[in-house]
Amino acid sequence: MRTPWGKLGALSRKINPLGTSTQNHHVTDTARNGNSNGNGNGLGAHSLPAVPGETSPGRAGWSFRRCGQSGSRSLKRCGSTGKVNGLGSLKSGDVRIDIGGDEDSDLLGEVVMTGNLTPSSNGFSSKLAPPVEVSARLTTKAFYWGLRCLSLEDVVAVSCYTGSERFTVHSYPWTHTRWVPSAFGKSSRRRDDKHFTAPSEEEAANWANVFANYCHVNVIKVAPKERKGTSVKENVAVDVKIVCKPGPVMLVVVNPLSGRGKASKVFRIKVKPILELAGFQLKVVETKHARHAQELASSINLSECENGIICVGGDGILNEVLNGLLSRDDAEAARAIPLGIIPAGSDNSLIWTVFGIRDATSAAVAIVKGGTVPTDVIGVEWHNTGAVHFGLTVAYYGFMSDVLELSAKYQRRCGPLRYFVAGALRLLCLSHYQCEIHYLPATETDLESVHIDYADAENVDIPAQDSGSLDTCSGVTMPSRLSNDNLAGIVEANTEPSSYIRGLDGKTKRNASGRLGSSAEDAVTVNSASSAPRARTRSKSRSHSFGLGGMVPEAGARPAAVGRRGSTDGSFDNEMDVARTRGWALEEEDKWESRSGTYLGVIMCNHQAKTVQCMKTQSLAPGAEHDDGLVHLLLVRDVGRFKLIRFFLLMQFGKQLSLPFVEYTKARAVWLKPGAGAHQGCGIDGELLTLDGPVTTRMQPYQCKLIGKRQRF
Ligand SMILES: Nc1ncnc2c1ncn2[C@@H]1O[C@H](COP(=O)(O)OP(=O)(O)OP(=O)(O)O)[C@@H](O)[C@H]1O
Repeated sequence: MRTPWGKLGALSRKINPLGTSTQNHHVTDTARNGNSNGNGNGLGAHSLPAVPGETSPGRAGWSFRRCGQSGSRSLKRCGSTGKVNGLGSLKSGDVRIDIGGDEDSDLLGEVVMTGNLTPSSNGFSSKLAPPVEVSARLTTKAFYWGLRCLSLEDVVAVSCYTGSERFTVHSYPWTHTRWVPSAFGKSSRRRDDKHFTAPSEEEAANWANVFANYCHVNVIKVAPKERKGTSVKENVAVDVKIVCKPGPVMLVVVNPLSGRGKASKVFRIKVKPILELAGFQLKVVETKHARHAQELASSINLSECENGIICVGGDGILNEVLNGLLSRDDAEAARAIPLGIIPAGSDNSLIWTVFGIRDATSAAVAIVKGGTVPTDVIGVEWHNTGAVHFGLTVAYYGFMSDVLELSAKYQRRCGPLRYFVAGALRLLCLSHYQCEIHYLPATETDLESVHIDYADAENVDIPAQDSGSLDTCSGVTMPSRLSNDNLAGIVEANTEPSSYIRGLDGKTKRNASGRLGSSAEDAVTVNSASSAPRARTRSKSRSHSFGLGGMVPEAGARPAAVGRRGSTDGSFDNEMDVARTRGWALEEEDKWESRSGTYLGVIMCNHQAKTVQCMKTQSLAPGAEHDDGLVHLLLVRDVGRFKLIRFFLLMQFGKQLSLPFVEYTKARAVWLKPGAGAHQGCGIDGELLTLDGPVTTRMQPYQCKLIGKRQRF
């Protein structure tokens, strides 16, 4: 990995330590654009001889500062007398190197404190290597001492001790097992405590106060010990107040049965210590039964989890919490609650795909470091009941839901491998899944706005521990394609009281009955303005409304009323007729496309849907993003078990969309109805539900917030 350190190191060698050397050495773009946010492994620090403390522990250090209006940054040599924001104290003999970074450069951050510290890595005394004082500095990006550095992204907390000049920096840097090639081994975070002694108690307190701007500071009270050769007066603690913000208040929901049934242990041993170290105030609840988390989220006092709800388990437990929150009467306030995920389940597709995290320790550190990522929410609406079930990952019908259903039998015996076992068994006796599908493809405008939104979002600096409302959260805008009147009906329909979960009682989990033994020839019908095998009149097309994306309620129409639907036979056309009689008009009247026949899978993804158990390259919908506002629809035709195996094999490399029997579309809404007597199971984020009639899947006009940031290794 290329870092700016090499350049800076080379540059600094040209400098006369006495400060008489040339000034304003410009560094190339390569150095300027480098990212030195440090990954906690001291990367590049060895090539930074600009810190003289490491070779001669004197009283001088180098500090980096951004030069006022010019936006450039400069390297300066300064006194190290523990100045907080002490840039003004730089001496006349300072060496200034203008490295010409721009304001957006992510180089070294601005120096907030410099000083001298005595580090000792394994406690406060070391007989083998007596501690040596080195110069240290804290910038807005990292903490440097001697030759070493720690990215503030890895620092979880600082502990300081009353009446002492010592303090400890607790960090969780990424570590990689050296002998394992990086392509195979996975990096993980491991705890690394660094102990320091400042020249005085006051200076130690100053360091703690400055660190408090970036992480939690634990103040540990210790009785002042009498030191040999010092007077009692000298031992009196200096009264410097350490100010630290109170930690966030969070609810933790643990599914003890997730994955291999070790979620409670994972939380207790790996996660809780990190969160407590970081000052979190936790209320921990272990689920007692299925739907417990949903009940809890739907009834909890939001002040008990105002800073977030952390779900320890798989995607299923998060899905329960999401549905509980969105079923509340105060759903608008509830959906502003950020959701954290600790992966302890079988799959944990969401956190792996969105954050690139798959271990509990990294997830806990990501939660501590804060920030939120807005993520689309898909809603699957049952037409018969008006119930809506929400999801964040993927909704599917066909082979995958059949496997999900069977896998429940093997949860205890096989843990995360149960999907493979159930999949193999289902492959041996492959079913055929007859269904009717209508979908509204994304328009050019949708795709363009996705691109623009996404590009904008990349430039957004997510504030740490932001718990404001979605509307005020930077980077969270109601997608333009959803914010217009077109979706007024959807918005209103989705604010219906807890009718969303009407379909989610015990019955919904019952086994689906009936299989189709025959494999009907696929019948593909495309309803488009140009080619319409199923000829539709304009008015007929207009009847294809029913709260689907792209429809406009006529003045006075109440979309929620349309939600109380129910057509005579549940067919797409008849349901749209019902909607038409209720005064709905269609904008995208000729744009719906239709398919019917037997399929092995109808898969609707909210993001790439990577699977933890599989290879890193695996992806269900490679082009999808978690915030693009589109349903990524995959239709896998009924082509037999061998081609299905091929589909899963190619999926490991994200190449399955090239298969001729796979149809991939970016859609705004998908209407699905299983055939009479066909399998009725449907999976949403690993939760098994029963269809019993047509459902519509579409993006919700709001997003939910996931706590964390995408990891950079
Ligand atoms: N105490 C409990 N007893 C029985 N079932 C539970 C309990 N708590 C939660 N559940 C149910 O367990 C199901 C699966 O939970 P979860 O998703 O956390 O684990 P997983 O299935 O191992 O992981 P993944 O969904 O990532 O594959 C959820 O649908 C939830 O309803």
